[in-house]
Amino acid sequence: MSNDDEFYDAVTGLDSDESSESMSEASFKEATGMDYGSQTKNGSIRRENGTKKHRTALPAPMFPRNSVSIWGILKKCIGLELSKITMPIAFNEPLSFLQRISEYMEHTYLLNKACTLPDSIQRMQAVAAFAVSAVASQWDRTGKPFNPLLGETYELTREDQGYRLVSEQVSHHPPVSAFHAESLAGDFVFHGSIYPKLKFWGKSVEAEPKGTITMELLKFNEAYTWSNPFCCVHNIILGSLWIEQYGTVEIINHSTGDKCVLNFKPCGMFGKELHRVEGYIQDKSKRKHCVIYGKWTECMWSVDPQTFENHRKNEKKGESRKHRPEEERKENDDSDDMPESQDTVSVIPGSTLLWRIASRPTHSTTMYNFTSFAMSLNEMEPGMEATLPPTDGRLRPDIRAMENGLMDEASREKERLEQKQRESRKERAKSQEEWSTRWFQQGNNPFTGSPDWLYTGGYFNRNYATLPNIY
Ligand SMILES: CC(C)CCC[C@@H](C)[C@H]1CC[C@H]2[C@@H]3CC=C4C[C@@H](O)CC[C@]4(C)[C@H]3CC[C@]12C
Repeated sequence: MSNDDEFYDAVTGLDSDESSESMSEASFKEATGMDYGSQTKNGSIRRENGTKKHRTALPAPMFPRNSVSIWGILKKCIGLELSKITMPIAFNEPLSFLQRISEYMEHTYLLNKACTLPDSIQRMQAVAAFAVSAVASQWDRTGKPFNPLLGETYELTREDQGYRLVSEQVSHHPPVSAFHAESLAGDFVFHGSIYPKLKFWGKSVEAEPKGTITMELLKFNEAYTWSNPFCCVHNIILGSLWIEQYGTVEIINHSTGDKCVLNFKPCGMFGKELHRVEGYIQDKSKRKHCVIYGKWTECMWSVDPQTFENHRKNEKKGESRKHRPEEERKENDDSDDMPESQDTVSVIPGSTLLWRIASRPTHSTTMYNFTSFAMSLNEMEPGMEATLPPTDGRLRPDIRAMENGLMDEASREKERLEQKQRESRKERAKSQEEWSTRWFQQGNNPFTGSPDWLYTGGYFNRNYATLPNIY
C-alpha cells in the first residue's frame, strides 16, 4: 500500500467504517509489540466491552508550510515571551499549549505500576521512566501550539487509564499554565505549572519550561519533584526544523531522600549523543543503586552500576581500535541539520526495560507529527458538549477550524479571539478589576517551596455557572 492510500484510509477512518477499525487495530498491535505495560492491552480488551475508542487521525491533513524562512518573522520576536509571538498560522499545530502539556500523561501506566512496587528505588525507576516518557511526544513536533487565552481550561478524563486531568491558563503575561491530574483510584496526584521561557540563539529557539512538576504517590506518602529539560528548535533560519531536549533533570523523593539525576545529553558535534539520556538513582547516603540509560525518543533501561561501568570500559577498549567516519557530521556553515547517525540504544546484558515509546501512526507525518495520543486530544467525544465548561480548549473555533484544514477561517478566528481578550483586559483595567483564576491559586510548592499554582478543587463538580465568556 502506498503512503497515499494509507493516508486516505486514515482520513475516512474517522467514521466508524472498516478502514478505521483496521487502522486503529494496526496501531494497537504496533504498540503492544513489546510487553512493557498494560496500557494498550487493557485498551483493546475494554474496547470490546464497549468503552470509548479515541480517534487516531485528524479530520484533515496539514496545510503545507511554504519554504519561506520563518526567520523573517521570528527576528522581530527576539526577546518576546511565547504569548507575544504571532506567527502565520501555517506554523501552528491544531492544539493549544494546555493540550500539548497534557501529553505528559501519555504513559500513565508507569505511575499505576509505580503504585504497586514495594521498594522505593523501584518506584523511583518507574517515576524516572515516567518523567522521560512525559517529554517523548516532543520528538519532531516543530509546530507551535496555540497560546491559551487567559482563563482557558482543558480537561482530560481517561477512565480506561484511570486518571483525570484539569488545566488552566492562569496568567497571560507571562504565560503560565497550571495542571492537576489525579488517579481515579486515589493512588496518585500529579501537578505542576509551566512558564516557558524562550531564548533566541540566532539559528535556534531554546525553551526552558520553568516550573516544578510534582508527583505524589499517596499510598506511600511520597512526593517526587523535578523540572523538565530544555527544548530547542533548530534551523529557524535555514534547513528543516528539528527538536533537541537537553539538561539535567533531578527527581527528588522528598520522603526518603532518594534522588534520580538524569542527564538529557546535547547531541554534540558528531551527533553521537543525539536524544540520549543517562543517569543514576542514589539513596540519601549517596549510594548508587542503579544506572538508567536510553533515549527519550525510544526506550529507557536500568542496570546495576557495576555492570554499567564494566560494559563502558570494554566499549572504550573496542572503540579506540575502530574508526567510524560515517558518524562524522558534515559541517555546513548555514544550516545546523539533525545529525544522521541514528543507531538505536545498545542494550547492556542484564538490563531491565523501564519504558518503550509507542510507534506513531503511519499518517503522523502529514498530521503535525502527532502521536496517537495527541490525535485524540482535541476530539469532541459524544456527550462532551453537555459536560464541558465553556472555557474548554475543544470549544476554540480557531483550533477547530485549523484541524479541519480551514486555514483562513482559523486565522480570522484566532485574530478575533485575541482581540476579544485585549478588549476584556482593557475593560478590567478601566473598572480596576483584577483577573481571578478559577481552579488554581498562586502559592508555594509544599515540597520545594518554589512559586507554584495549586489546584483549589471542585472542577469535576461541574458547576460552571460563573465562568467567563472567552470565545
Ligand atoms: C519554529 C517556530 C515556528 C517556533 C515554534 C516554537 C515551538 C515549537 C516551541 C515554543 C515553546 C515550546 C514549548 C515550551 C515548553 C514545553 C514544555 C516541555 O516540558 C516540553 C516541550 C514544550 C511543550 C515546548 C515545545 C516546543 C515549543 C512549543
